[in-house]
Amino acid sequence: MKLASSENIRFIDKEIEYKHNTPSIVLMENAGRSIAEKMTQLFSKQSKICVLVGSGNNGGDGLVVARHLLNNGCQKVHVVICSTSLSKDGQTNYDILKTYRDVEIYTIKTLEKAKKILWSSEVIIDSLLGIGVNKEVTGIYAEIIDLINQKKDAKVISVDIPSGLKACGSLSKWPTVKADHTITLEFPKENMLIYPHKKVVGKLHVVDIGIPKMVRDRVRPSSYQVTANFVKKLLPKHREDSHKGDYGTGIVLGGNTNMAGAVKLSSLAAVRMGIGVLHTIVPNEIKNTVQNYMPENITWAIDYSKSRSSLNDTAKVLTKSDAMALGMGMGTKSNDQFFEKLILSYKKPLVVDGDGLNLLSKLPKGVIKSNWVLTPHPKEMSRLTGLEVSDIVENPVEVCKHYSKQFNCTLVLKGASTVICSPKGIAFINTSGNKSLSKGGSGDVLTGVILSLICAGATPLAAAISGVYIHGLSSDLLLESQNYRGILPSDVANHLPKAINSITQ
Ligand SMILES: NC(=O)C1=CN([C@@H]2O[C@H](COP(=O)(O)OP(=O)(O)OC[C@H]3O[C@@H](n4cnc5c(N)ncnc54)[C@H](O)[C@@H]3O)[C@@H](O)[C@H]2O)[C@@H](O)CC1
Ligand SMILES: Nc1ncnc2c1ncn2[C@@H]1O[C@H](COP(=O)(O)OP(=O)(O)O)[C@@H](O)[C@H]1O
Ligand SMILES: [K+]
Repeated sequence: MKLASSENIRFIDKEIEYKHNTPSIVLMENAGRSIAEKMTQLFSKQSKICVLVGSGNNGGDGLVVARHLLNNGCQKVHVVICSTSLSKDGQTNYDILKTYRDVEIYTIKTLEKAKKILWSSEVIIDSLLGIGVNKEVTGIYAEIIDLINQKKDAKVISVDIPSGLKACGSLSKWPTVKADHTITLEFPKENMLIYPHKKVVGKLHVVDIGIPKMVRDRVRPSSYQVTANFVKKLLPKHREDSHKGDYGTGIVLGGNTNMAGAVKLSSLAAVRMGIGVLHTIVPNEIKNTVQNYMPENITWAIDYSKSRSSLNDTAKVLTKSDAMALGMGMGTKSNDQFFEKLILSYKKPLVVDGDGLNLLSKLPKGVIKSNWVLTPHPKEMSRLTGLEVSDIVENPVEVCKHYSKQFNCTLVLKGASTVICSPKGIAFINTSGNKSLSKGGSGDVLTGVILSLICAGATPLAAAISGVYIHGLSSDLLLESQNYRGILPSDVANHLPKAINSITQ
C-alpha cells in the first residue's frame, strides 16, 4: 500500500485543482464529511465535543467536520479557533458554520478559556496542524497540545495527522498530540506506521476523499506498507510436480564454540520455509550439535583461522549453492580473513547478519554487491555507518533509504517496525510482528527465512520484504493462543508454515 509524503499530497492537490478543474474546497468538503462519518462510529452523539481549529487547511477540515457532526445529530459541539487567521477555504467554512444554530464558536484570546472548554469535553477533535507543520511548535499551539495530552479522560481524535507529527522524517522534538484515533486522508503517511512516531497515532483509520483513481495511480511514493496481498504476489510459486532442485540449495554459514544456537535457528527456519537442500557450514567444535539438531540439513566443518583450507574443503558446496546466509553467531575473533576471502569470492546472493555485519563494518563498503541483503539491528547499523544508535532509531526510514542507496544493496533495518529498502532507496515498512520477537535468536530465524525465499527464486528484495512480513506474522499467529513472554524463536520458525497458509489460502 502506498504511503504518502507531504510532497505526494501536494502533487495530488495540484493535479485535482489544475488538471481536473476541481476547486480545493471540494476536497476539503469530502475530507470533512468522510471524517465526520467515521467519527460517528467512535463516540456517541450525546458526547460533549470540542473541535480545535488551526490556521491551515487542517483547521479548515475541522470546521467541515463540526458542521457534519451537527448534520449527523450531535448537539454539543464547541469549536475553538486557535489562530488569528484561517486559510481561504477554512474561512469559507467558518462563514458557513457560523450560520448554524447549535454550535458555539470561540476564538481564543486566552488559554484559560480554551482550558475551560477542553476540560469539560468528552471528545477532543484535533485539527490544529496537519501535514503542513514545518517548524517548531511553540506558543499557543504548544500550550494547547500540552493541555490535550494532560486530559486523560477525553477521547482524542486527530484529523489527518496528530498535530505536531511530521508525515516523514526524523522525530519531532516539540509537543505533539497523543491521539487515541487518527483519521487520515486517502493514504497513511509514512511516520504513522513506524516507531517511535507511531506511538502518538493511536488507532489509524484511512478515509476516502474522492481522489480519482487516475490521480492515485500517478502518485509515486518513496515508501510502501507491506501487506499480505503484496507478499502473496511476491512468494515464489511451488508446483505439484516439483522436485527439491526447484526450491534451491542454500548455505547457512556461521556459529562458534559458544554459539551454535544461531545457526540452528537459521537452518530450522530455512527448512520450515521450504528450501530444497540446506548445507550448514560451522566450526568443527559445533558440527555434531548442529547436525544432531535436525536431520534435514547436511553439515560441514571448517576452521575460521585456516581460511584457505576451509574454503577449499567447502568449494564444491559453495559453487553449487544458490544463496548463502552468513555471519550468525560467528564471533569476530580470528575470522576476518576467512570472512573477507569468502565474500569476495562468493558471487551468488548473500544474506549478511549478526557478526557478519560486524566483520563487514571493518571493510570498505565497496565490497558489498547489489544481490546482497544486509539485516542489521540499530546497533549493527551504527557500526556499519558510524551513526549514533539514537539517530538511527529516531529516523529509521530516511537512514535506511540513504544507506541502501549508498551500499547499493537490499537493506533490512530491524526493529519493532522493520524497514526494508531496495538498492534504489524505495522503502517498505513492515507492520507484522510483536514484542514476543524481542529475544535473542529472532533475527537468526529471519535470516533463514530470507535465505529460503531467495533459494526458491525470489529476488533478494522480494525475499527480504516477504520474509520480514511472514516472520512477524508467524509470531502474531502464536500470540493469538499464548503469552508473548514464552514464545520462542524456534516456535516462530516452526509456525512459519501456518503463517504462509494464512497468506496463501
Ligand atoms: N489531499 C489531501 O490530503 C487534502 C488535505 N487537506 C488538509 O490539509 C492539510 C494540510 O493543509 P496545510 O498545507 O494548510 O497545512 P496545515 O493545516 O498543517 O497548516 C499549515 C499552516 O500552519 C503553519 N504552521 C506550520 N507549522 C507551524 C507551527 N509549528 N506552528 C505554528 N504554525 C505552523 C503554516 O505556516 C501554515 O500556515 C492536511 O493535513 C489535511 O488536513 C484537505 O483540506 C483537502 C485535501
Ligand atoms: N517489539 C517488536 N515488534 C516486532 N518485531 C520485533 C520486536 N522486537 C524485535 N523484533 C524483531 O525480532 C528480530 C530481532 O533480531 P535481532 O535483534 O537481530 O536478534 P538476534 O540477533 O538475537 O537474533 C528482528 O527481526 C526484529 O524486527
Ligand atoms: K491534526
